[in-house]
Amino acid sequence: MKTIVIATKNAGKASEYQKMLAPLGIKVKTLADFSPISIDENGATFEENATIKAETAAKELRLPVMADDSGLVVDALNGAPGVYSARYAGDHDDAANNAKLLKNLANVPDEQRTAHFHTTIVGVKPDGTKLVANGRVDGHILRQLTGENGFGYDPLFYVDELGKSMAQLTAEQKNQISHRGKALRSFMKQFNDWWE
Ligand SMILES: O=c1nc[nH]c2c1ncn2[C@H]1C[C@H](O)[C@@H](COP(=O)(O)OP(=O)(O)OP(=O)(O)O)O1
Ligand SMILES: [Mg+2]
Repeated sequence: MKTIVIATKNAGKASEYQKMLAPLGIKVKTLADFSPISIDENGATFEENATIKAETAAKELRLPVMADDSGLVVDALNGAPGVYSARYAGDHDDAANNAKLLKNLANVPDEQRTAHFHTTIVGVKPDGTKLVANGRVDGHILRQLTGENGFGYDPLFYVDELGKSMAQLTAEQKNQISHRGKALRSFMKQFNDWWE
């Protein structure tokens, strides 16, 4: 069985990768399985941040590493919170982030509440060989928290194609349509060439 390291500290992301990669015979390790590494996500784009995470971890661990940088892009907010999604209202506080999003969209009418989730996955090998893949899913921002599953902004994200909030989907349903699922399927198409 292959093992791949995903340079993430986010348990929600880790669980989604584990569920999607297990059927392919790939076991997932995360940063939680190693001694702490300091990573400064100071890039201006999703790809820059994913590259920083993957390169830092690959260098430190001397292993091939994948990293995921993702976020919510809201049209009425000119793309915010975007690359700042994790620290929109505070450091990794999902409840505070969601409350700030609702407040900033309070006066925005339904038809203007369009948004998408974006994921960039970057794979980096210790020799520096890099592989990049992207995914997105389109939707609307709801007016109240809806659903119990998932993490982050999921309870406020209405998935247009399913007519449900992201947090009302099972993990399997989310992986089928999500930004992360799409990015990972695109990544896996090129995985063998990158890995070998
Ligand atoms: O499927 C998702 N469903 C809901 N919210 C999501 C999702 N995907 C990203 N998000 C939001 C919340 C997260 O806090 C931020 C990502 O920030 P991002 O830096 O990529 O991840 P993170 O800091 O939580 O973990 P890490 O950098 O260790 O991988 O965007
Ligand atoms: Mg982060």
